[in-house]
Amino acid sequence: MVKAVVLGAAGGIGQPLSLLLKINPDVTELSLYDIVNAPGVAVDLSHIATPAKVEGFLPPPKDSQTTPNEGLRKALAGADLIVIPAGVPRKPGEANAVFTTLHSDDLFKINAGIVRDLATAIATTAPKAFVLVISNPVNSTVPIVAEVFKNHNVFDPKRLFGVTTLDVVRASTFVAEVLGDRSLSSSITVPVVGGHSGVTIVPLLSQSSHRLPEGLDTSTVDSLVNRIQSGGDEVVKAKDGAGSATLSMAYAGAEFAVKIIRAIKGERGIIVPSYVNLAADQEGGAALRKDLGKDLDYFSSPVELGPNGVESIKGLGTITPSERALVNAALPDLISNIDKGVSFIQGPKL
Ligand SMILES: NC(=O)c1ccc[n+]([C@@H]2O[C@H](COP(=O)([O-])OP(=O)(O)OC[C@H]3O[C@@H](n4cnc5c(N)ncnc54)[C@H](O)[C@@H]3O)[C@@H](O)[C@H]2O)c1
Ligand SMILES: O=C(O)C[C@H](O)C(=O)O
Repeated sequence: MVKAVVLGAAGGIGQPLSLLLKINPDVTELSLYDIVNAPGVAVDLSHIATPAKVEGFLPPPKDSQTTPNEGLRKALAGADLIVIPAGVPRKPGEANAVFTTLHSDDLFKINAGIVRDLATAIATTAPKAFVLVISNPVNSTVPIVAEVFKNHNVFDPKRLFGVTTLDVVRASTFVAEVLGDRSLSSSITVPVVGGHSGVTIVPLLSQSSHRLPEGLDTSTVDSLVNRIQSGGDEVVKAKDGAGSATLSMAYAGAEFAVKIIRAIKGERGIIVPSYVNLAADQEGGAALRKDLGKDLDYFSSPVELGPNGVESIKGLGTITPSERALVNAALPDLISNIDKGVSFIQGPKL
């Protein structure tokens, strides 16, 4: 019995992600919440002949006197797994770094506010659920959720995940293209570490399950790294004003959610990159901090999942000097993104 909840379920990611969760036989209940259209999406999905009971919820009408958000509370009640793709996507012309240093503060504040409010409702209604954050900027929205949970004394770092799976999926696809064999793409695994925007995305190509050809020239490797780091830009440009990645993100979000569901159901040995709070595994987190030479609280690295969430943080393993340079280049942005998320809730550091 698994109850999954999608917050932002009527959106570009939310709808196909909800579809993929609906067709997962392990999901027995699927609750969809959005500020628009969620009941319609739910009725549509409910006709699919799979076990999950689907319901859709809205907030109370704006002019209503009901202050508590009953729709959100009902959606969240009894949740095992909550996926959050609620928020505004970026537009062309806003560089990939929009979600980092150059990001228009307005867009940051909108998404940060949405995520803060949803996290507050989760803290009071479903504090034990696994929370998977898709809303950008992930490097900051995950710390925002954590700080809200800390304020409510319900923070369990083992249960909070920033979804960086799209970077991992892109790495598999693009490596298969370089290898000239697309049929390999679903079996190729490449750990992608750091964070989820621009230079904070660090693919560890030396640890790819399928080795790149010996002697591949540096410029091909550099372009591959660059393409993985700017995969989001490629989609935003191609969509030309109609938003950012939705279908590939729904695929990636469902892939990650399914791994969490398998772990909840007791499967062992699932290792997957995710952006987590390093307190999720004191020992692994301390070792990773030491390796990074920085005292940061969040980093995406392969983590082993278990029924209680993060079982262990695996760290970077052996990496090449050029990968070390990429990791080092990621750290300043990552640290400032984390600070930005924390300060959004706790106020600026004195
Ligand atoms: N982590 C990743 O790899 C990744 C990949 C792609 C997109 N994203 C991010 O995901 C987010 C959503 O992207 P999208 O393309 O689906 O956008 P979208 O605009 O198509 O959908 C967002 C949905 O969120 C809903 N929403 C807004 N405020 C809400 C609230 N307070 N409560 C519930 N729902 C609310 C909207 O009504 C809309 O249906 C963006 O922040 C985008 O940058 C992340
Ligand atoms: O890049 C974006 O704005 C969306 C998303 O984070 C992506 O990686 O496609």
